[in-house]
Amino acid sequence: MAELQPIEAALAALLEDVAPLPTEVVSCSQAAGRVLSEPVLARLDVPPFDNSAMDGYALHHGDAGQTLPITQRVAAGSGVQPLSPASCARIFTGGELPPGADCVVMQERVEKKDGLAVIPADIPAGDNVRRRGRDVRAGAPLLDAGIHLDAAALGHLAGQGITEVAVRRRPRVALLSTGDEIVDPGQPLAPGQIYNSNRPMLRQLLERFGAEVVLVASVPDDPEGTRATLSRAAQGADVVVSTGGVSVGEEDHVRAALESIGRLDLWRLAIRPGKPLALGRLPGKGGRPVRFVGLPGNPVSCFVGAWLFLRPLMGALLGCPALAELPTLSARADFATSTGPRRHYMRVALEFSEQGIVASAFRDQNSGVLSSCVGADALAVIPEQSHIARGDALDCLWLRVG
Ligand SMILES: Nc1nc2c(c(=O)[nH]1)N[C@H]1C(S)=C(S)[C@@H](COP(=O)(O)OP(=O)(O)OC[C@H]3O[C@@H](n4cnc5c(N)ncnc54)[C@H](O)[C@@H]3O)O[C@H]1N2
Ligand code: MOO
Repeated sequence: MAELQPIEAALAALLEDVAPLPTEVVSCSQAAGRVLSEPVLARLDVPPFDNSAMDGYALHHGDAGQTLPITQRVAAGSGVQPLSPASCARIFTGGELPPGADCVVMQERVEKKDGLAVIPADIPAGDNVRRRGRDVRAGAPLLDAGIHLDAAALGHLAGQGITEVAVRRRPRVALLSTGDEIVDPGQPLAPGQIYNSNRPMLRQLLERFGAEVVLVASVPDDPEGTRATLSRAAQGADVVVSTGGVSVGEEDHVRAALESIGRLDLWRLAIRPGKPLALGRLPGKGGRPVRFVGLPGNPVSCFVGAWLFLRPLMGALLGCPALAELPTLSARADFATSTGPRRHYMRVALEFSEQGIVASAFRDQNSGVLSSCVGADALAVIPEQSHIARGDALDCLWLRVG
């Protein structure tokens, strides 16, 4: 029986020689959640002209403290004239500053008298003015390659009038379920059967990690059927993920199939849950090696395995460092626990309080108990051969994307 491998060795084996996928150009309206493959430079200054940050009056700061005629009205989007000397302009938020004006007084501070504006004294130059190029300078870097196009990034692109961007092609994933006892929701359950929890859970996680699930299939519990399904799945995919069938039982055919048609890189990890996880490669189209991740069947092992392995793999394929690394934070345990030779990834809820962050463990941490993942905020990492007392500091892998 193979020795239990450390997770670091497994990640190194999984990510060895993984290169980012090719680029494709997509419309910005379709680019949400995609990963930028090339840096974007700013085309325009933002804002493109000096403008008012307030509804009020624009003037030259040297005229502050005087009562001034109002010689023009500037709404956002309207044209401007040079400001007549010793006068002010009625101006609204976003309105272009007239040449000759260098500050804006908000209207609450201005009294109107006989159609003139009584301006308070000591208004510094630049007050309430949003300078041209304050946010972005034309030609400067706007967005770096490898970032996730989130809401703010999409807004930033639109602010430049940009309509298309170069992004990484989504990793194509084939998602296989093993187990003759596994039935899709919507079908009746025969005795001994259970519904397929792993498929929708992994599909959603993979999509959150930026992948496109191009095939879902069930693998028959026999050696020939397993080899045929794995082979077929590798043809149209960058990654094949399977669930179940990687342990030592007589019905566990995945590892043997992998060894016969592809290559087993590593099997059995010193982690809990997820011990029988298998990593390897399958021959894809034209013999191209396709990564294979064989997750154990227990739903919690799949959930944890997806965060620990599928997320970094998608991050590497997408050239996205923020996805490749799970954000870590430190929290105080509100429980006690001990580990043996396997590092334990406990599902915890986090409470952010004035005293710091507190991690509460879900009551039943068995790898078949999926309710321990519902609403989990983080995986608390309990090192192998350790004892954790209530109040000890824990490293927690935060289950959030972006
Ligand atoms: N003699 C040993 N038995 C087991 C060992 C061991 O070291 N020696 N390891 C145990 C551990 S730890 C795990 S984890 C499981 C994983 O085994 P498999 O990957 O072969 O998974 P299966 O046996 O196919 O399934 C395990 C469990 O999960 C249920 N399952 C499978 N697929 C789904 C699905 N899509 N949705 C919901 N539930 C699913 C399946 O019915 C089983 O109950 O092996 C232990 N055994
Ligand atoms: O390694 Mo298994 O995933 O604990 O049940």
